[in-house]
Amino acid sequence: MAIMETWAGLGSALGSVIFLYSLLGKYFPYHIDAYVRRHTRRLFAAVYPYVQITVSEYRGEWMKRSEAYAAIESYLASSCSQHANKLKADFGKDSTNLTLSMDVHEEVTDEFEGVKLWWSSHSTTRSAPSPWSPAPEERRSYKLTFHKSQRDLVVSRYIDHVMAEGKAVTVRNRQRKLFTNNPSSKWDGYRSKVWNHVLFEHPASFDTVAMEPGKRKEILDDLDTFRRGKEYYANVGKAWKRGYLLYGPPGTGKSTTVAAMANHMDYDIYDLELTTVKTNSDLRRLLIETTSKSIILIEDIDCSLELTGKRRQKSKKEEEESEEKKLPGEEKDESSRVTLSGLLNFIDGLWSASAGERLVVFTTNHIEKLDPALIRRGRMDKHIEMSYCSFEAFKVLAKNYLAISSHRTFETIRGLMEEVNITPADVAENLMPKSVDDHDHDAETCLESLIQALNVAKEEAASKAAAGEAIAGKEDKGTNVGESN
Ligand SMILES: Nc1ncnc2c1ncn2[C@@H]1O[C@H](COP(=O)(O)OP(=O)(O)OP(=O)(O)O)[C@@H](O)[C@H]1O
Ligand SMILES: [Mg+2]
Repeated sequence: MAIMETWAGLGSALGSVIFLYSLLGKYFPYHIDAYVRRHTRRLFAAVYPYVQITVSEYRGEWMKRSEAYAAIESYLASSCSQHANKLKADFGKDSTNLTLSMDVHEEVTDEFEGVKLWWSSHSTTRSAPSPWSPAPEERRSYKLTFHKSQRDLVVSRYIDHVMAEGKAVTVRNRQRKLFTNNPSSKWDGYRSKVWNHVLFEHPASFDTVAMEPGKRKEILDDLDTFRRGKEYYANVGKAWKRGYLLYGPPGTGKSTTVAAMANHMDYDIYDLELTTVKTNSDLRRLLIETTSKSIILIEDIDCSLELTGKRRQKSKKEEEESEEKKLPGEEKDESSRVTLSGLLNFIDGLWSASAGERLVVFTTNHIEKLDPALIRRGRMDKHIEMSYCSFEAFKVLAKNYLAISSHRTFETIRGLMEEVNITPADVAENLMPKSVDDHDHDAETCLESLIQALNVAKEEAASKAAAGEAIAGKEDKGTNVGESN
């Protein structure tokens, strides 16, 4: 930084000369004055041959945190922090790994392809913009200073290098997060938090999710292709996103699969609870605040909203009735509410404008209830059925829970599983120890209890079928009687 300081000194000396001249300038004839002024400017440019670039922390609409700022922060923390005297400490996962970053008003030197560049960090505090604002605003920024002869190098290569390296460091160090949205009603002010987060530490992986090996491979291949597809998506002019729809009965592992997907991809999860989002513009704001490399998850989409019902044309009578029920002053049209078309517009439109990889995952227990517009290919690119536990899936669970890959009871279990439906959740339940001091917990007991559960389910199914037949028989008879009359 010594060179910078020398230049700064020179700059201020020059400043004094210019100030003196401006005092005495009125005593010089006009043409001399103009000449001197022109040349001082040139001289100043010649003796202060540096260019500065400033990157602020917040920018644009909704004061979104600048990704460039975050990348520079990580880059400087990893590449240059050893040269800085004042550092800021952040404790990472489990308060074990400490990350150091540059404190405000600190300067560091970086070197790139043999060229020296200087970074400094700044902070200005503005008094609260309005009396009801909670606190004065702090505006942080980084300033990059370099010699003007290096402008091309900086613009064409160095900035890209900083961004790429910074993002890579962020991914390496980051603790993944599970975000949940705050209800719209709790937002106050334009900088309020719309998402809350906790650390995402779900242990699920594709090795532990019980599913057909073929299906597992298909999903993994699809995810890996997506991850490598940046250029492909850019070439075909599509936003880098992919939609998944996981459907199936409760307890078949939909939520577990989403966690495994997040772990496989190293993504954050944004668990979007649509019922607490009031309007389409609130939804838009929530989605804008999501970062790249994330899964946007909407669970139980059929229950989240009357998404299907909204499109159904209300009969005239129904409409009149609902108008009557409204209180005076209550909004007449529902156009401001979150709607299916609003949701579809965001899925299609929003991310085409912003770069970055995102998976959109919907889960449902009732695929048949969903509007076909919501799940057509292109929106939901991949439909994955999560079904009852097959024997192959059971083997995965037996391996995870009991650490066995074969047992004399396996054949019986295979036979029973072909006859009755049991969810992986129920299988897992049977394979777990029943209490902390369950000393007899061993493979044998667990498998026996599973067989028992399967037998009970089989009996239930049989008695249900018998009852069903009896009712059907009665109805048949009824019809017959009716017909004969
Ligand atoms: N395929 C599976 N592989 C491994 N474990 C499973 C699987 N399916 C269910 N489980 C176990 O059962 C529990 C419930 O599963 P999960 O929450 O993933 O089901 P779900 O399909 O999301 O159900 P819901 O429709 O009720 O939300 C999990 O804690 C998990 O341990
Ligand atoms: Mg679930």
